[in-house]
Amino acid sequence: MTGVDVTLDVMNDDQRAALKTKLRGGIAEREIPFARPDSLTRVYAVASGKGGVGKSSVTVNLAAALAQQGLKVGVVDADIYGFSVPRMLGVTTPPTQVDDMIMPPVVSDVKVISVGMFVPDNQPVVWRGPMLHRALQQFLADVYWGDLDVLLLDLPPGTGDVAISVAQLIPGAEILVVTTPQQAAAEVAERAGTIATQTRQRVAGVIENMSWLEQPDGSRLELFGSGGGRRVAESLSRVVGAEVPLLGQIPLDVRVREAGDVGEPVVLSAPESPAAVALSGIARGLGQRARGLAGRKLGLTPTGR
Ligand SMILES: Nc1ncnc2c1ncn2[C@@H]1O[C@H](COP(=O)(O)OP(=O)(O)OP(=O)(O)O)[C@@H](O)[C@H]1O
Repeated sequence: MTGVDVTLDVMNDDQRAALKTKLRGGIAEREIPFARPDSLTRVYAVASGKGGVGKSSVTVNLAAALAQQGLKVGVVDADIYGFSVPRMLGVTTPPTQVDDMIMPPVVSDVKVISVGMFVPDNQPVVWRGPMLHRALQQFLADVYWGDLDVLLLDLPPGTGDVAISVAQLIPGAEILVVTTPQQAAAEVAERAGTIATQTRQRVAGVIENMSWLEQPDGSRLELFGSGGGRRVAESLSRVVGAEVPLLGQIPLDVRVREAGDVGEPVVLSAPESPAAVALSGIARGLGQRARGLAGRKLGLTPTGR
């Protein structure tokens, strides 16, 4: 032999899938149903810049309100380090295993899965990127979700590994950005939303939380300033080149916190409270878009004549 020609090329999707199946001992990887081009489930990844702005509270209340409107709803608590969704929704039963599928607990007609259900006694989760990705993949592929109208993902605050994993696993997931009215929070929220330009995801809108505290005389005390939500919506509209609406403003209300602590979302425990009314209004807007084909990629390829 006098020479060898080696041609290096990039594997295509089929070749990559075949290699993965081979490495997994002939067992094909389970598909994420929400990533299929014909999936009608609307997936919203709820993101925030700073922690503590109420992202999880917004997620569970939107989920409960959407379910109350008759939609089939699931929640993935992807806030791996700061999981709080099970407590806020009042989940008391663990997931059950049926063969190799995980059946999620259902509360207030919402199917829920969280890393908090798999770690004993409030242990901290010390995982790095690849493990987070794998956990998220299992939550999406191995959990039996059934036919959902809406899936909400509660992301960790910031622009970390999980947000990138969501974009890779469900490219069609849309981003909902939660911020407070405060300038500093809004600037960080903008960064969290801007990730959409890199991941080519759609930003469905901005939700301003903790907008004001209603005083006994009916006046509004703007504890965290004002205008953050609008500012984030305007600047994201510029950055992504499409209109990003401010979907709603949720006032501060002690009942939101109390409801979260006892595990019954405020939209169910005090539906007439101004915060619950605002949250239900946002959910109605999102619910109306569920299952619509507007703005969706249909997986159609135009053919030449
Ligand atoms: N509109 C509101 N009125 C009163 N309290 C609120 C409101 N929104 C959220 N809270 C309270 O603020 C705290 C932080 O909220 P939450 O845990 O939802 O924030 P988060 O952004 O998900 O936090 P993290 O980033 O740490 O996950 C909680 O105690 C919650 O009950």
